[in-house]
Amino acid sequence: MTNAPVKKVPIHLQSSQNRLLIKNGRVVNDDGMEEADVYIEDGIIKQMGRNLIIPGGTRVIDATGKLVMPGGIDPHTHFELEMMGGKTADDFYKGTRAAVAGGTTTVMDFVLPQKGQSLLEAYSNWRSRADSKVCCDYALHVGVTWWSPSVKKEMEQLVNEHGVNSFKMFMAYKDAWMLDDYQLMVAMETCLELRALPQVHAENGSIISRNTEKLLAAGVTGPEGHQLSRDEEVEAEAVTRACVIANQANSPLYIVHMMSKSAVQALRIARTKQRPPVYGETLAATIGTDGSHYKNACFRHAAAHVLSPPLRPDPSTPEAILQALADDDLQLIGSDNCTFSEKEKELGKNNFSKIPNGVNGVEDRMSVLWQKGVNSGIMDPCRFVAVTSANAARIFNLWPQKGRLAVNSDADIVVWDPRLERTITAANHKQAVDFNIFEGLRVVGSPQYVVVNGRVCFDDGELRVVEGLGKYLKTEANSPFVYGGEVPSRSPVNEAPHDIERSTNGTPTHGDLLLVSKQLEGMSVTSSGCSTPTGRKMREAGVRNLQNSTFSISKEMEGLDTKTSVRVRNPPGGRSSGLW
Ligand SMILES: NC(=O)NCCC(=O)O
Ligand SMILES: [Zn+2]
Ligand SMILES: [Zn+2]
Repeated sequence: MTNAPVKKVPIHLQSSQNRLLIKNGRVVNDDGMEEADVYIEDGIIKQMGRNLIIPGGTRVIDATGKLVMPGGIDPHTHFELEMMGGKTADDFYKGTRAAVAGGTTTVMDFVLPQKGQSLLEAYSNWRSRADSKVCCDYALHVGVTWWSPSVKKEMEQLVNEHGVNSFKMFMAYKDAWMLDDYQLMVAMETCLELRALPQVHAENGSIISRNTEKLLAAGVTGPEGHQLSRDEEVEAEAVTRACVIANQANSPLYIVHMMSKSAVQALRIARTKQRPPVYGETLAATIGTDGSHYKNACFRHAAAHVLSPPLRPDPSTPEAILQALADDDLQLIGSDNCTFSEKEKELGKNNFSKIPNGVNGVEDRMSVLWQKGVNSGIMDPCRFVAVTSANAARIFNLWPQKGRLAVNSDADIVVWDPRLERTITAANHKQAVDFNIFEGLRVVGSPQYVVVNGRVCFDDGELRVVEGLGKYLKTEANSPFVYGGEVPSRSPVNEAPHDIERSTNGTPTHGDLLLVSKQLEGMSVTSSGCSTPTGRKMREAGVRNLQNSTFSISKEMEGLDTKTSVRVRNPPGGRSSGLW
């Protein structure tokens, strides 16, 4: 990336506050907890342990009774997104500011090109919007919202030159961003070639479209129609289809914003059998609220909850999703922060399908999960770190720079007070939007300090972010977590595909199946392998290496079984036709 504005950090911010000691806290990583002090210099963790030797003049934060955790990584935000005729209220400044207030120190936003728009151009636009505004580090996923050979080329460039290692494809938003199954498969194959990670928005866009027509025709125009047009089955079908397509493409897969028990069940089944892996992300919205709000008599209230896939009316959904996060059926929790003001939501006043999709969450994601998941005993603090930070770092190849507290990791740190109580409300949230879907939720457990690249940006309740302090993170392809080890081939199409050459004159040729019969005696063939019963007989006849070995059909093989066959790789020389 060349034409993004160069970020200037004022001189007075460059040298002060470059040394920090977080003392007496309990460090929590995804794989364990330890009593340790954390010493930071110039944005990097330099020492960890007790009784550290620290230079004078270092600022000390006393974390007695507190947990010291890796800053959150929100893998799913939409800042300054124009969508469905609206523009999100949170821009990169307000959005990342709110993120920091909530304990998130890295966000991953989505570049979403218009149909036909160059992916590179869209990426550049996003960079120039974000670079000068972000208060914490950020990375970008890029949407593949249409398909052509030029898109493939641009994906290559984005991976190789711009540090993008994930691409989102839509199975919904028909006539806008939706790809068909062929395009999905080619896009996934391209991701595999580039060792990038394909992501999908899994909902059946055609069914949604038809259901919408029927609902509107029946006079259902309000926000409740949004949920009715796309029930759990519509999400689960797309999850299964996406997994099958990924399996056929032999690619890994990441399913964003999983919102229902049925979808998670579909993922669970795929995960047991699918290699390369499939990952699932859910949202703070799913565990912190529910689909009953679509029936609210107030349009503003109901419309504020409209996102896709929708919140579910099944009241057992939040707990089931939390359990899935705890059990590693789901690996991450994001916010899908995509906030539209009341005015923007009113674009769909008379037609639910025109309500801009999206809700808040970037600020409250961590506290909502702590309250619902940790305080309830469903998950422990280590799993909390895994799903809010470490797993995202691993999957998107930011590990262990991000997502881990260790010497040499970035000093993106949350000092978490597990006893701090507050009630979430739009009246005092930091986000730009005028509604909060978690309104009135009392949470016990919130950040007391948030350190972004070594700087205390949330200081005992006071927000001290610096606009433009964050940097763009290049995410390298070939994440070891996703692509570690060989990518096994599972689809028969991917297993050494070859044409079968067929002879026209009767001479056996590459790929022919030879019946072992008397007539073949003395013939020299090269086998490319054979079925198990054949193999046994061949071995009995003294053929040791059935793969790629050249051998003569011998007397011992004759007549053993006329159904036994050998696939010929090289045609036997010197044999006349007419034998077959
Ligand atoms: N999820 C949602 O409703 N809005 C944001 C766009 C998307 O992620 O599909
Ligand atoms: Zn989506
Ligand atoms: Zn989204």
